[in-house]
Amino acid sequence: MLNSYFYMKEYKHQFIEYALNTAALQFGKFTLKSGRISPYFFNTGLFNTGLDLSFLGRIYAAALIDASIEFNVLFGPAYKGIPITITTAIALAELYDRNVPYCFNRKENKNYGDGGILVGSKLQGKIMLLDDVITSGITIHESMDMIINHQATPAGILISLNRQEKSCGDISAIQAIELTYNCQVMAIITLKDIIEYLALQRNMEANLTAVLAYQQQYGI
Ligand SMILES: O=P(O)(O)OC[C@H]1O[C@H](OP(=O)(O)OP(=O)(O)O)[C@H](O)[C@@H]1O
Ligand SMILES: O=C(O)c1cc(=O)[nH]c(=O)[nH]1
Repeated sequence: MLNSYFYMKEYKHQFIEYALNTAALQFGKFTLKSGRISPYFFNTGLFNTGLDLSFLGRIYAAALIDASIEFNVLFGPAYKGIPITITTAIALAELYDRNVPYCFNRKENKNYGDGGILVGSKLQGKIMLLDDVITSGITIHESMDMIINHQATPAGILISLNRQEKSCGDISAIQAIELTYNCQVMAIITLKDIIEYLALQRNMEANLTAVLAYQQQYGI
């Protein structure tokens, strides 16, 4: 356990600490979209200042560079995927000299001016989808429909947290997406990373116990 903590990629460790400081990662009792009661919750909406967003962009950009997956366009599903995508595009340009186009969708169709559902670059080529979490997978399925309808190809998906929990039978929504679209879902951190982190903290034993019990019940 200790070793894996020290080998945990630097940005994962930073991300957990930053998320705890901004309360984007919280421990307590939370009702999820699935109806499950979870002892932890992750909300990138609380990365809500310029500095927070800049940090988020640097972390996503580092993870994308680390993954070495080829892509031409970043796509962020409305709404929380939008700031993630924009800040990542800025970080890729400023830190890695990669000027990558980005695109996002509106939740409702616009029927005047620059009407339609998409904003930003054209959805073409290999698309890297960025969002915060995947719960049922509905948002990803809708995004994949848009990508495929534009004759573009999904290159991969990067999210903040993989909760690593069962959704459809014994597999997670993320595993179902990987099987359906034959593309990798990457995450900055996973439930396993959070557990490893908690195990090394003082005064977090109760949270660790609750998270382990949840993992026992719903984990993959
Ligand atoms: O896998 P799913 O079941 O689709 O859940 C995950 C989605 O739910 C949240 O967005 P939400 O649709 O709540 O909208 P928001 O981004 O406007 O908060 C989240 O930001 C993901 O996009
Ligand atoms: O499953 C959810 O509803 C959910 C879990 C989580 O950690 N964060 C979030 O925004 N939604």
